[in-house]
Amino acid sequence: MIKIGIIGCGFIGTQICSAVDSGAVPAVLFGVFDFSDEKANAVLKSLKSGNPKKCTPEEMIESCDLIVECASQDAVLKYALPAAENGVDMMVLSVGAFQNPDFYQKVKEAAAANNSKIYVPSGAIAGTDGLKSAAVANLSSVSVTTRKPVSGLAGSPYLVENSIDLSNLKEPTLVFEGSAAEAVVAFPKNVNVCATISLCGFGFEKTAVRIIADPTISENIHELEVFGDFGHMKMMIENKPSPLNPKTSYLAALSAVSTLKKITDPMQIGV
Ligand SMILES: NC(=O)C1=CN([C@@H]2O[C@H](COP(=O)(O)OP(=O)(O)OC[C@H]3O[C@@H](n4cnc5c(N)ncnc54)[C@H](OP(=O)(O)O)[C@@H]3O)[C@@H](O)[C@H]2O)C=CC1
Ligand SMILES: O=C([O-])CC(=O)C(=O)O
Repeated sequence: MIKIGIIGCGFIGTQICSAVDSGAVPAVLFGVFDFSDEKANAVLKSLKSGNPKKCTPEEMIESCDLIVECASQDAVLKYALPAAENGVDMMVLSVGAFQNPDFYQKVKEAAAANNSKIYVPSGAIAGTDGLKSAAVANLSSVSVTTRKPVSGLAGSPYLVENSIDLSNLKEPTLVFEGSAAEAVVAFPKNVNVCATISLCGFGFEKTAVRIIADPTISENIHELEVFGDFGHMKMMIENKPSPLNPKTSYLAALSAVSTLKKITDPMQIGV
């Protein structure tokens, strides 16, 4: 069985550990790492099987087959390249880190040279299967519109730097319009889905993003619209936010677990 290390013991990290612990994902949990010892200890305490421990990402790179990053874009920038250079696979949730084309290229080349893989789950969005197929021919436009409750956007660098206060918002309000490259920097914890969509084929610069703060909803809603040689595709998903982190949808954790199941399964279904 593959040996896994988890960087980030928040909502997604906890769900993944639990899936490995229950046997739903046939893997061995080597260890976990978080800035917060308290969060790492809490996850470890909740587990019943194996002998996972607190460890550093460097120890994971030394000992694991696969590292799951479910922490932050900074963690991807710090650990994706050393993991790839050492032939260790990585699953990345904070996908926005790949908006830097030099970094993306370096990681991809290191993975190719060292026979390792970088896995990017579909996360909190759907439609990546159709978009990837459509991208084999010409695409003419790809856009993502994200609607989140105010709690799902609060504290993002764009709102803070532009002194945008959403606390008294009464109706849906467009707070950002731009490229995916700009969006994932402006809202690093809120729209990694736009990075995933960009990587499916149309790129960070050409993928258009709109972010709407909506005080009338409790779900995180993502709409994807694609035009191309294949025709026209529209996808809308209404995600329940996680109970622990309102920025993150429950589906993102399910998608990470599903990707682990796919990695460890000899049968590969779907695109
Ligand atoms: N691809 C997708 O579709 C989606 C991606 N995400 C992204 O996935 C990631 C995990 O989400 P979620 O579990 O909800 O996040 P949480 O905030 O619940 O948990 C992340 C944990 O990782 C810690 N952390 C952050 N950076 C580092 C680091 N460099 N080293 C060690 N620990 C670190 C955080 O500490 P602290 O709180 O102190 O920073 C926090 O404890 C986030 O980046 C999120 O934006 C989320 C939803 C969808
Ligand atoms: O979970 C979501 O709905 C989207 C999200 O936070 C992200 O893409 O970073």
